[in-house]
Amino acid sequence: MKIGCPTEIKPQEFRVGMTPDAAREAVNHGHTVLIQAGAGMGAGFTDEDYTTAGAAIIDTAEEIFATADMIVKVKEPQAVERKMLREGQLLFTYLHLAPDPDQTRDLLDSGCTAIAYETVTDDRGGLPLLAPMSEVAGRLAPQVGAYTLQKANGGRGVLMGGVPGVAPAKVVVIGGGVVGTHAAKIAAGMGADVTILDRSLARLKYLDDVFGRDFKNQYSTAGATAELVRDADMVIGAVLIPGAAAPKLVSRAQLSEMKPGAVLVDVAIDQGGCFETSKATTHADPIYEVDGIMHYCVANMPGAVARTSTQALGNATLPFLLNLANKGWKQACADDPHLLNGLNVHAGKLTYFAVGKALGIDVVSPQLMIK
Ligand SMILES: NC(=O)C1=CN([C@@H]2O[C@H](COP(=O)(O)OP(=O)(O)OC[C@H]3O[C@@H](n4cnc5c(N)ncnc54)[C@H](O)[C@@H]3O)[C@@H](O)[C@H]2O)C=CC1
Ligand SMILES: CC(=O)C(=O)O
Ligand SMILES: [Mg+2]
Repeated sequence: MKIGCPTEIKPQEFRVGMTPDAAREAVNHGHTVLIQAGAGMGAGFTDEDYTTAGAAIIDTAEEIFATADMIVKVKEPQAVERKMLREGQLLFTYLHLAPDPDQTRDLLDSGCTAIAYETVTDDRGGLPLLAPMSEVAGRLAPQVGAYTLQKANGGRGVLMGGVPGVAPAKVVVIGGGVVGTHAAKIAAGMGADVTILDRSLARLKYLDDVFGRDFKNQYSTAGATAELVRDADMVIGAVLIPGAAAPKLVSRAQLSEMKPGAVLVDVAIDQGGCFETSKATTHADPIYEVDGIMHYCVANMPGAVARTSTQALGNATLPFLLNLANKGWKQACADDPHLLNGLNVHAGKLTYFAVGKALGIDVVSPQLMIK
């Protein structure tokens, strides 16, 4: 199979879909790997690293999209990339379709087969291709939130760890999954007073057993959330209902009850965001203010630490990528129901129920697509 990996073109996105190590493994399995010139530079991989691994360097994205059987990326295809997708071509990348009707329509119109990293599952109830980037974004969230809390950036002027005699920042994390747990660990490590909310009692039990001394946890109700948010210096949004639009858990009206200069970091923004006032921002202009509350809502946070993120993502995607290339997507998905859960679009049909529900589009069962 011809596997193509174009340069990411989302603003300030420095990750790349395949590392030189991934390229080498695919070549060793007999595949042709086409890497766009300079695609790895932002993550610290040179064209020579790829040619040494056996890949071919191709000048333009147009050539890659025109010739590759499978396109491997990081971010959802941008409008110009969507125009280049073809019927029968396989796209393997993050998609986040529920909040993105334009992208969904373009993917359906293209006739391509699109497998979304974020909805591939594992047999422990996890999301193995989302998890590495959730670890990164979770660990980054208190770091960017602490910067935003600084006075010059519009924040309240509160230091995460306080100092002897002065209380630390109060950090509330909504959602105690991968993002939330990593965010809480780092915020607690910075010395903040951290509370994590989740609506899964099993998850709260786990957090209590493992991190009970590091941070508090509470069951997520509207009342508990409102009370904690009112008193917070920083709120980190980290909820997920897989594939679906994020539930709005803090309303605009609640902002006026918060402390002026408090910070909202909405990591869940790629699924539409869990604060009513969230709108996606970029690394070039990440922070904005609404009613005196600072918002950080970057939808590709891991791009800021592109080298770490590319390696972590590559480790997770490689076995799936090899299966797709070795067997073809139909057989690979027939053999692995967890990979089939990643199928969002095939030949003009939407195949992921939560996306269909969010966008009001009819869905065809993915099982029917592999018959
Ligand atoms: N902005 C960015 O750059 C990135 C964003 N993300 C996003 O972060 C979000 C979280 O991802 P993960 O932590 O991997 O998901 P996860 O599935 O590991 O955790 C989500 C948690 O939210 C909880 N939850 C659901 N509804 C809730 C509610 N009403 N109140 C409290 N908790 C609730 C669930 O019980 C679960 O524990 C996703 O939208 C993901 O796409 C992930 C990586 C990068
Ligand atoms: C998960 C995701 O959207 C990202 O890493 O950018
Ligand atoms: Mg994203």
